[in-house]
Amino acid sequence: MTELQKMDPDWLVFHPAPKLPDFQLPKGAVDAHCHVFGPAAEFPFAPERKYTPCDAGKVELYALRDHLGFTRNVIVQATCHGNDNRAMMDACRSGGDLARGIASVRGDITEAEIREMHAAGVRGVRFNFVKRLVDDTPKEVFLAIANKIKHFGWHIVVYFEAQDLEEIEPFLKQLPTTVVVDHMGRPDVSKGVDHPDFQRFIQLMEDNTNIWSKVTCPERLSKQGPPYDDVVAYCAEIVARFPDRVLWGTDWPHPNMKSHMPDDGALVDFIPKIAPSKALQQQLLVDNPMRLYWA
Ligand SMILES: O=C(O)/C=C(\CC(=O)C(=O)O)C(=O)O
Repeated sequence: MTELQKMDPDWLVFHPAPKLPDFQLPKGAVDAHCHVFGPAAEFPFAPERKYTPCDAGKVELYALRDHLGFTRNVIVQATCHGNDNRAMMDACRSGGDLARGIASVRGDITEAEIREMHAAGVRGVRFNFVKRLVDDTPKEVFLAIANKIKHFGWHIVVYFEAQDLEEIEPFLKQLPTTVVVDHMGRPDVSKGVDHPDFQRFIQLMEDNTNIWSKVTCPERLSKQGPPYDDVVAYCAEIVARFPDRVLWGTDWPHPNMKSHMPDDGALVDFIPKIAPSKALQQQLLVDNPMRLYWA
């Protein structure tokens, strides 16, 4: 890592030795939300990034996959790499048919570039609205991208915070593809499942059958910390209502965690609390991601 790309002084590095999960994942389980960072010497971080992480490349990611008992990964482009998707695409190529990717792209992306990404395993783009992570992108630019990628059967992953949902909702409803919302739209879990903010999100999914949710990141949403019991009701509610439109992932290597670094094995043990039956676990971890990313 060059001096210029030295990790932030308060950066928390991923867990060095996660426990073996007590929960046994179903055969063929997909970690449908994870990232790679660099390594920076090979894949430098983007100049416009808002944070500089530790290196966390494909070698460590695939070792974690095998340790936890996952079969497949969906690698989501992290904002520290901007629109430079090389690290993510390289990891996807190395993963072969066991990896898929979600890219961040410019408005002027060409069809040839989309084809090249598709060949590497990319199946969607991410639109990020979280202000601490990215500079604002005009909605027209996002819509132009959406109209280009839809011909490839790709979908759109959106990341926003609960307080911004009302403003973004009309835009989400215009999107012409399947739309996957990261981390349930980041509810404030001190407010309760019945709070109008979370109910707005549920209603959005109720009214728009193309909208899916990742029931991810209890470690990010929790106010209490491990074992994240204050997040269970939120995830469980979404899984119970929309069992065929939910995904789960580790979020390894857990960018921008400040309170603590989760044990990825303990995160896997969270799954049966939010998807209590074998049938729900099979949908969440295998059937849904296979339909969206490997069909
Ligand atoms: O890992 C996540 O999904 C969440 C992130 C980081 C992120 O999305 C990114 O850098 O692209 C966050 O809340 O800081």
